[in-house]
Amino acid sequence: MTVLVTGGAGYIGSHAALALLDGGRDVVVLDNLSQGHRWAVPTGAAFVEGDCGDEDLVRRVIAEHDVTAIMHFAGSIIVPDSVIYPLEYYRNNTVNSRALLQVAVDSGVKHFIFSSTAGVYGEPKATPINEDFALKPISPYGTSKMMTEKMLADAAIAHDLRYVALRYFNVAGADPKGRSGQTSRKATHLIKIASQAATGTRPQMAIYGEDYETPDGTCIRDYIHVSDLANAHVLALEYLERGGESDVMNCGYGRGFSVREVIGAVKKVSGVDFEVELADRRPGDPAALIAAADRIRQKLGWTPVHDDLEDIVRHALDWEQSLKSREVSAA
Ligand SMILES: NC(=O)c1ccc[n+]([C@@H]2O[C@H](COP(=O)([O-])OP(=O)(O)OC[C@H]3O[C@@H](n4cnc5c(N)ncnc54)[C@H](O)[C@@H]3O)[C@@H](O)[C@H]2O)c1
Ligand SMILES: O=c1ccn([C@@H]2O[C@H](COP(=O)(O)OP(=O)(O)O[C@H]3O[C@H](CO)[C@H](O)[C@H](O)[C@H]3O)[C@@H](O)[C@H]2O)c(=O)[nH]1
Repeated sequence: MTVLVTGGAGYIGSHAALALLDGGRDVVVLDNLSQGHRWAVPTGAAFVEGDCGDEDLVRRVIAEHDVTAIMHFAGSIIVPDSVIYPLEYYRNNTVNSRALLQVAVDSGVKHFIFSSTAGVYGEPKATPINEDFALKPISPYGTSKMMTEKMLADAAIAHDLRYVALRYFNVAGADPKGRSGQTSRKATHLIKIASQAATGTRPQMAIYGEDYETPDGTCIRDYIHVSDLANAHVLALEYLERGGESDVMNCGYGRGFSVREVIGAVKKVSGVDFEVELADRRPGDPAALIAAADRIRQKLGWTPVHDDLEDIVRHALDWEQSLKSREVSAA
């Protein structure tokens, strides 16, 4: 009875592995370390270095570890890169997911939890966004995730497999106990970048556009603490284990903060007045993305405990500081 966590050496997967281990589950992490780090795999989890699209390897891992459920985090995640390298994104996010799903079905794994994204909605017609909105992704990244959702839906009809696809809004923060956090080599996420500016890892940062139709002109997003998100995965697994139907669920708190509000919170919590420039809009940024977050609360009984912007920021800052000392000690 082991959970296979693909991408468990990365940001969200390592937090999910921690949540599973904290709940007394056995975990095996499969990660090719293209972005993740061996040290990010939580103590107590078994680790296999390899590709989730390698069917023979995954078949062996499932058999050797008696895997009964899969949480699939492995993937390529940078939206602008997906525009430049679309075929690479379809290979890693769609083709490799197909391979993983094939082995899951062949091996009799019945429960599958998938990392999807609010990016599947594209430019939504209104906000908050509920799960029944049309899927109209505007990037290859969003399309690659939508295609995997479709494969899951079809496979779940044809085979003895049930799934939950979790559509994450803006994931941020770090494990409150300091055991993991966001370490991506190519940081693009706002709270990560602002935390780097506050801790001196980068000299300044920019706001991408101040002329949106929002109260302060900057974009609004629904920031969700990574540990609340990790717990949602554990609850989704329990839901499937007690016979829950396959479903898709938004993961957000149902409220939003503007870029300016986020930067203000990072300055307040850190006590550092770092330099912020004004830059042009970043292509493809919708003005506001807020989740309708009722379904996940109702169906999974999910009750977030870190729904506080300053909490999210504090944990992100603590992690950024700890990364600096890690680099110093590694030098
Ligand atoms: N971070 C976000 O805000 C966000 C938002 C929505 C959805 N997601 C999704 O959540 C998942 C995890 O994202 P993250 O932020 O933790 O990213 P991450 O880059 O930190 O983690 C991804 C991990 O997957 C591994 N990986 C990539 N391709 C692989 C492959 N073919 N085989 C094995 N391992 C592979 C990487 O080495 C890395 O450790 C992704 O699927 C991403 O699309 C993330
Ligand atoms: O240095 C920065 C970084 C970001 N931003 C702004 O901050 C907001 C949030 O940007 P992020 O890059 O942190 O996040 P996105 O909303 O672009 O995208 C993230 O959330 C999406 C869902 O909302 C998808 O899940 C996607 O995979 C994930 O990267 C945007 O308005 C962006 O323009 C800045 O102003 N300056």
